[in-house]
Amino acid sequence: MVVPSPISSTSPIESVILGAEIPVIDLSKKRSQVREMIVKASEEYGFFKVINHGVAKQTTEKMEREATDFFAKSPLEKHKAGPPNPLGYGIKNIGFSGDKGEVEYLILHTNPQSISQRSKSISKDPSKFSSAVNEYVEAVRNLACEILDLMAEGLWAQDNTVFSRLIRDVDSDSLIRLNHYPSFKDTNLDDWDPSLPYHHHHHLKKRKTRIGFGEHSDPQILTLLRSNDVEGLQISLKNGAWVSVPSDPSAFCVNVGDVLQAMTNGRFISARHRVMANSAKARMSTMYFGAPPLHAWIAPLPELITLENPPLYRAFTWCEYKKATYSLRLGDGRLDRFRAHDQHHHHRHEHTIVAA
Ligand SMILES: C=C1C[C@]23C[C@@]1(O)CC[C@H]2[C@@]12CC[C@H](O)[C@@](C)(C(=O)O1)[C@H]2[C@@H]3C(=O)O
Ligand SMILES: O=C(O)CCC(=O)C(=O)O
Ligand SMILES: [Fe+2]
Repeated sequence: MVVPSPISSTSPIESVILGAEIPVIDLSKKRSQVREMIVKASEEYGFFKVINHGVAKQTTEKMEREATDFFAKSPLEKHKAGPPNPLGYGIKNIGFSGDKGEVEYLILHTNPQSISQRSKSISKDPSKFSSAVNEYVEAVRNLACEILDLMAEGLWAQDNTVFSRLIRDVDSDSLIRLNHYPSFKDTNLDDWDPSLPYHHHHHLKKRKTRIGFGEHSDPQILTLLRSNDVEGLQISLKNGAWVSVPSDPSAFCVNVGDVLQAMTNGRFISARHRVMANSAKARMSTMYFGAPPLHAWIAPLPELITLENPPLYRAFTWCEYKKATYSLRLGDGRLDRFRAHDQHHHHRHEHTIVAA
């Protein structure tokens, strides 16, 4: 099922595609159909929206209330949960390589001990905060595993849990990220001069269109994103056009990460995306980044390797990939550094054996 996204305004960088389509997958439909749609969407976009996903509304609402309470605190209070190392509270600065965005955020590890420890500097009621996050993590992890099992089935992998077991592992390095993009009004009041005619404001507003979170792909296996009713998320298509994703608080956006692109030997694409922060209302989003344990080995699935499709990527550990990620800029294509270099040679060699 595919629905058109609404016509979007012009972004400062490139024009956003008009009436583009984003796949919406109803998880309550027949399993055989669902897995086919998921595979197709992951190959074409690396991105899709899921509805009837089974995550209780009260679980997401409880999480969002905690996030709202935290971001409403004074800067002094919030800084007690920072600086992001990379876990913790951060504002404007993203990562360690000089990237910036119109965003403040909280990054947490999904490990319950880590959440419990961190919550002391985040909330006046740490056990309430911890339990809201733990409940949310459990729900989204289950949803992510369900989607990963459907992907494995759809790819005819020998073991349907080949992806999900990485994020089910107690040592999984999965993260929760809460992002808060202040409203355009809040941060740009000074730019509005009521003595100037409307078209001037219009121009000003366009010029002031801001990047909330710059273009990038997510390094992990799979991302589940949920936001309030404020849009801003855009995804990049294979042809380079940007598509605005309409906001839908009741749905989850699913994003293929770099690790899943590597494990599927490039069949699934890790979607490039960004967030524009131009709304009159503040955007709040919650991401679950499903990641492998640090010492897990990542390599293309043998089932997806053939003579025509030799391995595109070399084997690497998540630890190694994560290190590379943090040494690079937000928008850098890090997976390129893990390409198998002897592709051509390997291919010829196999031909020789087959022919012998
Ligand atoms: C600039 C950076 C921030 C980031 C680590 C990096 O060096 C490059 C990838 C960024 C990213 C994007 C997806 C997630 O939001 C994130 C937590 C991740 O795993 O990779 C962030 C990193 C971050 O903000 O710490
Ligand atoms: O805040 C959002 O909606 C998306 C942010 C994002 O892509 C990220 O944190 O990796
Ligand atoms: Fe992202």
